[in-house]
Parts: sequence; C-alpha cells; structure tokens
Amino acid sequence: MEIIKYPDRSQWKGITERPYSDNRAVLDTVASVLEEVRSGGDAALITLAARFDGVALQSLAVTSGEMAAAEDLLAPELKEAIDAAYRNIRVFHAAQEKAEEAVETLPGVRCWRKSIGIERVGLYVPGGTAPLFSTVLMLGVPAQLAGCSIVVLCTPPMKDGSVHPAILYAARLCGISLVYKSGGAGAVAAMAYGTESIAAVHKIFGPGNQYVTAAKQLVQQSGVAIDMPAGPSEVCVIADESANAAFVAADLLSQAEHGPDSQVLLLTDSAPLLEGVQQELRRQLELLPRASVAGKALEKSRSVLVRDLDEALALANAYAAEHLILQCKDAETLAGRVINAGSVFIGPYSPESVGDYASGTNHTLPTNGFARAYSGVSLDSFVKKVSFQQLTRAGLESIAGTVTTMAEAEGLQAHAEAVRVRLGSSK
Ligand SMILES: NC(=O)C1=CN([C@@H]2O[C@H](COP(=O)(O)OP(=O)(O)OC[C@H]3O[C@@H](n4cnc5c(N)ncnc54)[C@H](O)[C@@H]3O)[C@@H](O)[C@H]2O)C=CC1
Ligand SMILES: N[C@@H](Cc1c[nH]c[nH+]1)C(=O)O
Ligand SMILES: [Zn+2]
Repeated sequence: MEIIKYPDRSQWKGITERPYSDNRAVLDTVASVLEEVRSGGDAALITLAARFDGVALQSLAVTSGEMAAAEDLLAPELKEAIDAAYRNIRVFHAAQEKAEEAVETLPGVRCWRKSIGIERVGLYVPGGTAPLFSTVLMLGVPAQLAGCSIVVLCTPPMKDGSVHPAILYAARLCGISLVYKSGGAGAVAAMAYGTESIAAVHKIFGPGNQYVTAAKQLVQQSGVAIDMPAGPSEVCVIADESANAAFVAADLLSQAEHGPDSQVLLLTDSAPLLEGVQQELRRQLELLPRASVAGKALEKSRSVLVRDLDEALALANAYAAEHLILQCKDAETLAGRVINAGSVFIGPYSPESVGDYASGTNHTLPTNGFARAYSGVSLDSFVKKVSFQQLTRAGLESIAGTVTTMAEAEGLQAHAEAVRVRLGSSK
C-alpha cells in the first residue's frame, strides 16, 4: 500500500484517481463483445461463456426444475440469513414508497406525479470471482416493490455450468423466474438488444467488474437506460487516534478482497494509527483465503496522513467513495458534512459488511467518483415519475395570460392559440 504524507492540494488528483481510470483496452474488448452478441444472439453468448467463464453450456435459461431444487441445496442457516436480509432490505426500501400529494399551483390548476414501475428491467448479478447472491436481493427487492412486470436476471455460470443455488433461492424470494447463465459484457448486451431467449429490457441494473461497467456505459447509446456505473468496489475510511486499527484494517480488507481492481483508501491524522493499520493489514491479510486478490488490490491502494479531520473530509468529498466509513471522534457531526459518497457508515460498530448484506440499505452504489452526481440503487431507480395536470376552465382562464405572453415571446404562436381556442378568444 502506498503511503502518502501530508499531501498538498496539487497531489489530490493523484490520490482521487482510480487505478483503472485508463481503461481503453477494456472498452475495445467490450465493444467487440457487444457487436458479437448483437449479431450472434444466443449462440454468441454460449461462445462467450466458453471463452471467458470456461464453461460449455447447452442452453442459457435456468429451468423451473433448477429453480425449484435450489432451496433444498442450501444449508438452513444460509436460507435463514437470506430471509432475514430480504426482510430488512424490503423494510428499508418499502419506506421509500411515498405517495405525493396533488398540488394546486393556482385555483383550478392541479398538478401531481405518479410512480409507475419500469415495465422491463434487467438485473446483473456478479459471479466471476464469487456468486454475489446478496446482489439479487439488492436489485430484486426494489424491482418487486416497484411492480416491474418483466424482470430478467443474468449471472455468469459456475464451472459446472450451473447457477449457485443461493442466487436462485434469492431470485425466487423476489419473484424472479427469468434467470440466464450469462456473464460480463455479453449479458449486458443480451439485456440491451435482446436475443432469441433473453428479452430486451428498458433499464439494466447491477454491479460488476470493469467489463460489466464499461458495457453498461456503452449500451446506453442504443437507448437502454442504466442505474449507474457500479464497480469495481471501493471504500474510504476516515480514522483518528481513537480508532481501533484492527477494525480499520478489517474494513479495508473487506473491500480489497472483492477483486484485484478494487481500491481502498485510508485517511488519518494520526501517524500511530496509520502504522497500526499497516501492521494489522499484514497480519489479517495472511489469514484470508482470498489473500492474493486482496493483496493485489492493496498494491494499488493508498494510506494518506493528513493534517486534520477537516482535510480528511475534504479529500473524502473529492474522492467521492462508493463507501465511506467514519471511525473517529464525533463521527456523527462529520457524517453531517459529507457531500459525496454512495453510502456512509458511522462509528466503530458500523462495518461496511452490514450494508453489503443485511442492514437494509442498498449495496449497488456508484464507484469511480460517480457518487458526486449519482445515488445508489433505491426504489426510485425502478420507477418513472410521470407528471399529470388537470385544469378547470377557470384555472385555464387564470393561467392563460402567463402562457400566451411567454409563447408569443418565444415566437411560438400555435402554443398561444392552443390556450385561446379553448377560451373562445382566438385571434
Ligand atoms: N459498486 C457496487 O455496487 C458493487 C460492485 N461489485 C463489484 O463487482 C465486481 C464483480 O466482479 P467479478 O467477480 O469479476 O464478476 P462479474 O460477474 O462482474 O464479471 C465476470 C465476467 O467478466 C467477464 N470477463 C472476465 N474477464 C474478461 C476478459 N478478460 N475480457 C472480457 N470479459 C471478461 C466474463 O464475461 C465474466 O463472466 C467486483 O469488482 C466487485 O467489486 C460488487 C457488488 C457491488
Ligand atoms: N461491497 C460490495 C457489495 C457486496 C456484495 N457482497 C459482498 N459485498 C459493493 O457494494 O461494492
Ligand atoms: Zn462487499
């Protein structure tokens, strides 16, 4: 891990840049995969599964038999854990369902908005390095609450050509039956353009590695919407001398183990804490089954010694982390001053892992600085808010002058006439 001491502002750009920011090779690969799927459909997806996942598939769709069998393949404690997480995520997302009141902007001029579920949505569930069945809940629960009518789920097959039973169990909980064995850019292309077996959707959701994220960004050109660029994972921890070095190191490693292109960032005003965290990282890393993945991510990560916590917060706001953990005195006050972050974890007992799985918040969050402008996935991501208005004749009379004056000033006479003709005052 690179250690940077007391950087001045001119060095901030180097700190806030992600290690994969120059991803032209990835974009080139992804562009050709998209074209392959657009022209080759299902057969191309089967070829891609062999090329990138090393799996020889006969067909892409998970059968209803495989869906039904999944539950019995899971240990009871895992099923209970998934059920508990499902409930918490549902409670948190259901609370986002707020009906908006109609507003009378003038007497007789009534305006309102209605949330309508996006009809066809595509969910991407990562599975390259690990089958992230938690992501099924993060996407499936809000899709279910929003009432999306067609929900397609794509995930890379495991080496034996199956989909992990926990993914299928979580999908069933969320009422999803259209599950396909397809990963990476190919899966994104399939959901964007459609193939013989996979329906094209209106919006694609979900996290993934650089290939998935690049594919989501590229397919937007064909008119499909996406939630946001989400992946590779990252975390920023702000810690002071009051923090427990073992907790901080554990949080950094929990994101480093996601993939070699994950990035973690420690910001501290305490040299002893920084030293303690480096020691803990070395100690804890050795104990991890995924030590080599986490080790690669750490090589591209940074620990920064700053002058004070104000500077730490300013740097964190500039970095705009997917996850921001505050392990310092007065963490709540600091949290109130956060401007850019996907999700914030306050105090020593709020590890990011709880948000990754089960506290209720969504783990599909903007990475690569996109938290400056994007929110994480929520119920809102799965609905459109359609606005409505209804005027009485008296309402139209009161607003007529405003509209006709503005329309004529813009040189749009027909707009003005559409008001006047109703009031019998056409020129
Ligand atoms: N920001 C967020 O909200 C979240 C992000 N993540 C991130 O999702 C990612 C998951 O990544 P993975 O485990 O890799 O699974 P993945 O499912 O995203 O990617 C696997 C697929 O990548 C494609 N691929 C692999 N190597 C390729 C190559 N050389 N050329 C073209 N395509 C290739 C293959 O099609 C493969 O099926 C991690 O980076 C993790 O940090 C995970 C959860 C949440
Ligand atoms: N940490 C991941 C989510 C995750 C899934 N499983 C474990 N963690 C992210 O939000 O980037
Ligand atoms: Zn995680």
